[in-house]
Amino acid sequence: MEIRLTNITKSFGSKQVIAPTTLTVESGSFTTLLGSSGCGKTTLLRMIAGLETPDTGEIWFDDRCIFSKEKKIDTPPEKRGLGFVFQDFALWPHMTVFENVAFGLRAQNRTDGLRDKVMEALRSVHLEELAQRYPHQLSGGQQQRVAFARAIVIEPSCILFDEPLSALDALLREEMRHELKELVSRLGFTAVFVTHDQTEAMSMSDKIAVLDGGVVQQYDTPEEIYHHPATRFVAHFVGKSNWLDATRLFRPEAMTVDPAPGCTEYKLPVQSVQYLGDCYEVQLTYQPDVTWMLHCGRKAAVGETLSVYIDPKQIITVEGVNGK
Ligand SMILES: Nc1ncnc2c1ncn2[C@@H]1O[C@H](COP(=O)(O)OP(=O)(O)OP(=O)(O)O)[C@@H](O)[C@H]1O
Repeated sequence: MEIRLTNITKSFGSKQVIAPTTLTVESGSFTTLLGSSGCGKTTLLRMIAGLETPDTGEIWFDDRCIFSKEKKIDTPPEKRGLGFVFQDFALWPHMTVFENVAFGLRAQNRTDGLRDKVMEALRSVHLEELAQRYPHQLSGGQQQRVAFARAIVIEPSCILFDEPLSALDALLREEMRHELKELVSRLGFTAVFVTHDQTEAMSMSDKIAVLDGGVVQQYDTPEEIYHHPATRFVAHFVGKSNWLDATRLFRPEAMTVDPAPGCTEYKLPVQSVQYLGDCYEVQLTYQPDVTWMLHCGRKAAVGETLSVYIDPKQIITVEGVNGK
């Protein structure tokens, strides 16, 4: 299902938290709203869900208008046909896995074939064996899968995820990233995913909307956002950026310690070194208040001067006016 927002705005009191926003989430795509805390991503998601009312604009699901201030249309959340997965999973502690998943169907009085539907949803997340357990008897990853099964059992046309992985530890989080993405694409859902984690956004999404201060700074594929950031904010927020001046930057992989023909050489002192396992992350002092990040195969010493080379083809110029 395609989701179209046109000129959506939202204020709380005198504070505008969503500036006029127009955005299309393509049918079957995995779209992420990415930004730091307070940038408005949850508010945007809640407006799609019908849990928050926009001040202006329209929301369309395919050719169905589900919200329009002007036309006085405001479809209630339960009639929007969406699945929701929250950060804290929001499972009922006193209900078994089976009953947690069945809850949405019972709430909608859809009890025909309920057992089969619930077991099918549990099967798709590989939890059919644990149907009679209670949430506290499950690991974090398993609870996350129950939350996902509960969202898909009602056969939604889209699933909304609000930071669904942030309660998990780092290893499990990475594992679940792959699993969720695989499940969503295998089952063919349109997904809107909220996160403040750029790695999560980059690795899972077909498209990312980068938000800052309620403004969508860029809406594009992860590759475009990384290689062609539209504003200084996007360049800062996504990936590591080494700044040459106010508008030009390059990513760490554009810089090497080996001379390469045609590359510009800089001799810079090493400020700090961190071991990452597959390489050393070296911070070089470019200017008194500007450092560059280099990924280097050998361990450099703090204070040592390194000759580094920048591939001019990999220098990015940002033109955006909404930068910081
Ligand atoms: N019901 C509300 N009443 C007043 N202000 C609100 C309300 N909901 C959100 N806000 C404010 O709106 C702004 C955006 O909040 P929102 O939750 O959308 O941000 P976010 O990007 O999802 O942040 P986080 O990652 O911390 O959840 C914040 O300044 C927040 O304090």
